[in-house]
Amino acid sequence: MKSIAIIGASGYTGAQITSLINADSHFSVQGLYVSENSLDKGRKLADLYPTYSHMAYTLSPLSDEAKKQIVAEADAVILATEHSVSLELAAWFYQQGLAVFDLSGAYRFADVAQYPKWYGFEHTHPEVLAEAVYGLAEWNREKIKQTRMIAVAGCYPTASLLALKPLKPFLTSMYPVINAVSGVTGAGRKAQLHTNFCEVSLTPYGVLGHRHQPEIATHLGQEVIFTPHLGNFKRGILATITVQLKPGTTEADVEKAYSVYDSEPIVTVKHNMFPKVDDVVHTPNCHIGWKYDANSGYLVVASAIDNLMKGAASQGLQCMKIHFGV
Ligand SMILES: NC(=O)C1=CN([C@@H]2O[C@H](COP(=O)(O)OP(=O)(O)OC[C@H]3O[C@@H](n4cnc5c(N)ncnc54)[C@H](OP(=O)(O)O)[C@@H]3O)[C@@H](O)[C@H]2O)C=CC1
Ligand SMILES: CC(=O)N[C@@H](CCC(=O)OP(=O)(O)O)C(=O)O
Repeated sequence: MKSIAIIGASGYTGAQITSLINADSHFSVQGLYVSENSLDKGRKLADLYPTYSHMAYTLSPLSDEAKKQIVAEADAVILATEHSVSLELAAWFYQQGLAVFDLSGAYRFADVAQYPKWYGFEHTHPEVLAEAVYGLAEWNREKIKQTRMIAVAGCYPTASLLALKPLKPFLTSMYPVINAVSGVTGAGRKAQLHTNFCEVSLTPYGVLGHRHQPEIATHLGQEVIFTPHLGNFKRGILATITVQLKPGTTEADVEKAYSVYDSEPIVTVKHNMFPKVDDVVHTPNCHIGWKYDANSGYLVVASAIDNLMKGAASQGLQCMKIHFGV
């Protein structure tokens, strides 16, 4: 059984992955951690999230002492922390010999030049970044097995890339256009005005400037137009993507391309039927639906996931299982 420390465990993705690890016989929880000055240190996770009343874990401050204990006792750490926090913690734990599963974006680009532009910091650990593998589980299994530094894919990129990657041989120079809507948990648990109940109303944001645009483009190998929207629901992402395919591409070609998921239990693909967010929330699943007009060459594909599950926690667990071979 592998022992796992969860850092940022009081947040939405941290609490979610704690519940998944708690329920998995291959893993045990070494400890749950928050920042040293956290208002939640010493509190029980179940006091923050009564839905987890079956778990007795307490949130500990991530002191230097706690870090040493993690190194002595754990096989891996999950970082459910913001990008700049993960940047430093991932490098430190990696250098101590632990496997690191980072839910943030701090290690998702191989190119250090991307970080100042999209994350507002210089990447201070290029040597660890060089070891990092993108944790899009269905597409990167072999590499996830081979490295101890896994940058779990982002939420919108997971929904978008699972829909688009099978189509790569048929894409033209025209950019796929991705319109995606996320539930409010995508913005994390901390209080912010724009995620207040009274403020939330369906609207685009980050237009032509969201950090997930280059993440999708990098891991697809093709530029895209990406427009995220904030929806007035708690969990889930629906990405609806319009793309023009190469002249001569047939419906059978598309069918065959998506058959890559026939052996993947988590990804379900339907032709002429479209997914609903409610069918995937609280599950690790991705539901994809597509329709193609061979005359115009236009294909519309929609992809639904739970942002906290396949978009973060359950994909993190999937990567852990691949890495540890369980
Ligand atoms: N929400 C989502 O749908 C998704 C989120 N992600 C990524 O996952 C990460 C976590 O996101 P989310 O769960 O939403 O964030 P939250 O804001 O909900 O939680 C952040 C957690 O980090 C803790 N924390 C903050 N600073 C430190 C520190 N210095 N040391 C240890 N713990 C710290 C917080 O506790 P405290 O401040 O009390 O210490 C809290 O437990 C982010 O990088 C995010 O981008 C990825 C995919 C989807
Ligand atoms: C609704 C909302 O605000 N969503 C977040 C994306 C979720 C997230 O935390 O992004 P990562 O997957 O890159 O970690 C945003 O747009 O920044």
